Amino acid sequence: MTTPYQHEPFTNFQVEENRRAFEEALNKVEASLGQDYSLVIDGERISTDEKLVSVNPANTNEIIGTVSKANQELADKAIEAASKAFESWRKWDPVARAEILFRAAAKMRRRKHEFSALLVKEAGKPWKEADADTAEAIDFMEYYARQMIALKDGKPVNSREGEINKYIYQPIGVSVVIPPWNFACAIMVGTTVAPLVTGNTVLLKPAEPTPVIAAKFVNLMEEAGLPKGVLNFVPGDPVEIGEYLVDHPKTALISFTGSRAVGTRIYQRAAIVHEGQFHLKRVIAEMGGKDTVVVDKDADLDLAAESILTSAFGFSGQKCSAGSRAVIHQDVYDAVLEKTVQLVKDITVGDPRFQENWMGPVINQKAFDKIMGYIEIGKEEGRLVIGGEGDDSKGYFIQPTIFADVAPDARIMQEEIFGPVVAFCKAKDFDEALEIANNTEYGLTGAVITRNAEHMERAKRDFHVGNLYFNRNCTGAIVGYHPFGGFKMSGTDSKAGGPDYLILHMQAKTISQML
Ligand SMILES: NC(=O)c1ccc[n+]([C@@H]2O[C@H](COP(=O)([O-])OP(=O)(O)OC[C@H]3O[C@@H](n4cnc5c(N)ncnc54)[C@H](O)[C@@H]3O)[C@@H](O)[C@H]2O)c1
Ligand SMILES: N[C@@H](CCC=O)C(=O)O
Repeated sequence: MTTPYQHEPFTNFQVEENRRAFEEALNKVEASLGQDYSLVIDGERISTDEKLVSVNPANTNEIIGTVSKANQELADKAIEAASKAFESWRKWDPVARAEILFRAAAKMRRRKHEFSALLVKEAGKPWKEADADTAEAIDFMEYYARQMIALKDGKPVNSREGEINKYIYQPIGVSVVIPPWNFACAIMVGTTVAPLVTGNTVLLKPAEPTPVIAAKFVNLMEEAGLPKGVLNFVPGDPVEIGEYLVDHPKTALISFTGSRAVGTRIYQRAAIVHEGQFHLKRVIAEMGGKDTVVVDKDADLDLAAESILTSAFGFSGQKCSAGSRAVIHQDVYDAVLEKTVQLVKDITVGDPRFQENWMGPVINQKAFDKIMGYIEIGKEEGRLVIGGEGDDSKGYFIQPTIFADVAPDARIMQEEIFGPVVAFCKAKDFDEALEIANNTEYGLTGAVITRNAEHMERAKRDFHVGNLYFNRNCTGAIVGYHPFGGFKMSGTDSKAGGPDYLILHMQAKTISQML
């Protein structure tokens, strides 16, 4: 009997004891930086000459670790290992598979600050964001373990005189997991344990900027009792290894989370049936967002400003859920803009190693250059109200930036910037605000700040996003409470952390037996 699922509580860093414990974890992580991590194939540690070098985005002189890169020969070896392991793993009692997740969750909980401290260093996450990332990873393990237990006997169907019918779920096969770097623990863990607990075997190809946290997780799963070959760790070049794994005829399921450009490419490639392939590949693709906070004329304006700030600048806007568009009723536009600017003035930007910094760096030079490029575009398309500066001399720091009076079809209103930049746009009424909110190719998250019950109902029906929030920010979905996934070009709406997610990793089988 398991206890009911509850999400992992966040750490209150105002409590001195917690603050001290986190400092200690940071010291411990810093003392172990620079280590080398191997590939893991069929339980064997394999070191190669070519390495991914993980760098602290807040201090580019600091190497977090080096991680061996797989080549295509090793990728083949990993696929073979996963295929072989599938034959026994698929027959495991689902409860025993779930127990491995419970054990892994308990182990991660005991080392929670260590994982979060590594996220501070490797992904540039401020303390609070890092703590939430690790908590979400624990949640995924706890939640999916319970979901598997609930699904282990399938779902009821009718039987009739002389015939017993059953409807059960079975695993699919070798799964390729390709996560992003921005929820380097949570999404990497969630997308890996879902195929595992459902009886599939996995090749995990981590994102290039954050391979060390993935290596630590693979070790943890082994400690929790995962048999050899069930989870294989194959970091490498995204095109050389990523596409090779996607194309491989033995790949049965691809779970991708990342940009629209890569997701659509994978979706297309996976549709091709290769020689020796006896199945259609299943693809889960969760992609980008261009998310909007809508502010109605009768809204609580302080709440509106806080919600815009949290949505736009939490983790430097590097969330698929980031509210990079604020669409505001004309009657309250100036007031909300002014209140938001006042709040932004208090944001501290700096090395997230130090608790006082609310916003850290962006992930790497490529991201820095892309975001600064959009800031230049923004200067043409709107009025720069605050921010606009960047400094990449030591790490990749960009000031929180607001552009006002931006047209609905402007590039900074349409394209995912994935940085601390928000565009303010005026709407003449609530209908127009919703129309503007919907006018992107994405449909991931959205928030509406309003006191108007009729407008709430209208937004529920007409605001075309996978995750809709009222009177709060549009980021921060919690496993088991806010199943997460988007419409339109934001992806396949898989709803991670929700009751329908695991089924996407299995095939349903109908069994009818005559008596
Ligand atoms: N919808 C969601 O749930 C969600 C969650 C987090 C991030 N995201 C999105 O992810 C993006 C940021 O993450 P990113 O920069 O890591 O995205 P990305 O698309 O550049 O990379 C994602 C993953 O794909 C791999 N990859 C890159 N090219 C590949 C290829 N040709 N074939 C196979 N694999 C390849 C990368 O190595 C990485 O592991 C943003 O667009 C963000 O909105 C979406
Ligand atoms: N699930 C996260 C976003 C993940 C994408 O980056 C949120 O709800 O903010």
